Formats: sequence, structure tokens, C-alpha cells
Amino acid sequence: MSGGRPTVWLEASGLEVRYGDRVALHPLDLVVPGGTLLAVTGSSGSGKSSLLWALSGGLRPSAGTVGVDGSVIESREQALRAGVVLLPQAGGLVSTLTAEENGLVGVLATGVEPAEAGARVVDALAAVGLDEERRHLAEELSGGQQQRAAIAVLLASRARVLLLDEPTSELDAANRQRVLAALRAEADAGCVVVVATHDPEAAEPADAELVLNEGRASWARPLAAGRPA
Ligand SMILES: Nc1ncnc2c1ncn2[C@@H]1O[C@H](COP(=O)(O)OP(=O)(O)OP(=O)(O)O)[C@@H](O)[C@H]1O
Repeated sequence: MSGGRPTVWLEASGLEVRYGDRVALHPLDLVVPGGTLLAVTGSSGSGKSSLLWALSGGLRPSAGTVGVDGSVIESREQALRAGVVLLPQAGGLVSTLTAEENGLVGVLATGVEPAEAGARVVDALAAVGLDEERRHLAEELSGGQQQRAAIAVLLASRARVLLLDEPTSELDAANRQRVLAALRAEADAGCVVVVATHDPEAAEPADAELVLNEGRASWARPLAAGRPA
């Protein structure tokens, strides 16, 4: 579904997030090559969302930089142009559109032809097990179905860096496996996939695991060193 995308690398350099005096993320250096599924774990309030929002260009860091392929990202617009997408913790579907329409809105907005956009959305909804519900209004879907539909919207965008905040929090075991398999496939297609989760089972298939503890990062399982050739 997601082949053919050039490989990418995501970099954070001295990345720090503060809210007033509170340090949510202490300075972090990170290089994540395409092909990587990275889990970011840690207890509630440890800084996972702050890291993802800063990586997405949607939260201006108090220090440091984010880069994609060596270019500094300073805004959401720049991030989108570089192929960086974020699934926030609260999914972000338009409740009065169908699952399919939610996907189409996102893909068509990037200038993709309607037939291609439609095919991508159908593929993405199938990958998360929502083929039969694709014409249901988002507000008629269960919490877990809404979460999977929001993930499908992200998959259909064919982004290069996918940042997902607690993407499996509403899912049963079978659907969690389905979603993790779809994210694995994105990484295998050359993308960077970063999943923030406090679910150990969601972190288990990741290539590497970064743990945050009161905003300080350490590796539970380190990334393989180096950048892609
Ligand atoms: N907008 C904000 N203003 C002030 N403090 C904030 C803000 N957002 C987050 N924080 C604080 O920053 C710290 C990190 O929060 P963050 O949401 O990044 O953690 P998290 O690991 O994603 O938590 P959870 O798993 O509960 O979503 C917390 O102490 C939180 O209270």
C-alpha cells in the first residue's frame, strides 16, 4: 500500500519544551532514520505529547531544533511540506463526515487526483479493518472505530514521518495488532513512525524504545546508530 516513498530521516537537536517554568522535555538529541518504528513510552505527564507536538512543528520548542532530511522545521506548514503528520491524542475526525470522506478531505487537500485519493482511502480503511464501515458517519462509529478511522486518514496521506499519540488506547487486542502491522508496513516502506504509548504491548514491536521520565529521555532499547546512506 505504501511503497515507493523515498527514505527520510528525522532529527532533534537539543530539543527542549517548557511551559512557563515547567520543563516538559529536557534537551534531547535524536536521529531517527527512515525504516524505523520508534516507541516513546513513559507515565502520564512524562512529556510524550510535548515531544510529538514539538517534532510535528505544532509546538515551538523553547530551545533546539527539529529537522527533516537536514532541513530545519519551524512551523506546522513546513512540517506538512516535508511530509510530517501528527495524530493527536483526540483523533480529529469531522464527526458529520463519513470515515471515507474524512480521508478524502485530507488527501485531496494535498493535490492528489480524486481517483487516486479514493483508492488510497479505501486501502487505508481496509488496512485498519474498516472496509464495511467506510460510509458510516464518524459520529456513528465506536470510540475504537473512530481511532482506527483517524489512523486510516493518516495512512492515506502517504506521509514520510508519522507521529501518533496513543494510537491504540481504545483498541482491543486484534485491532491493536492490525494497527501496529499497518504502522510497521509504513516504516518498512521507508517512513519514520513514532508512537507515543503507555501500553507495553504497543511498544513491543517497535525497533527502539525511548523512555521519558519527567521529561528526561533514556533508551530502553536504543536505535541502531547512524543515518541512512
Ligand atoms: N499546555 C500546557 N501548559 C502547561 N503545562 C503543560 C501543558 N501541556 C502539558 N503540560 C505539562 O507538561 C508535562 C508533560 O505533559 P505531556 O502532555 O507532554 O505528557 P504525556 O507524557 O503526553 O502525558 P499523557 O500520557 O497523560 O498524555 C506535564 O507535567 C503536563 O502537566
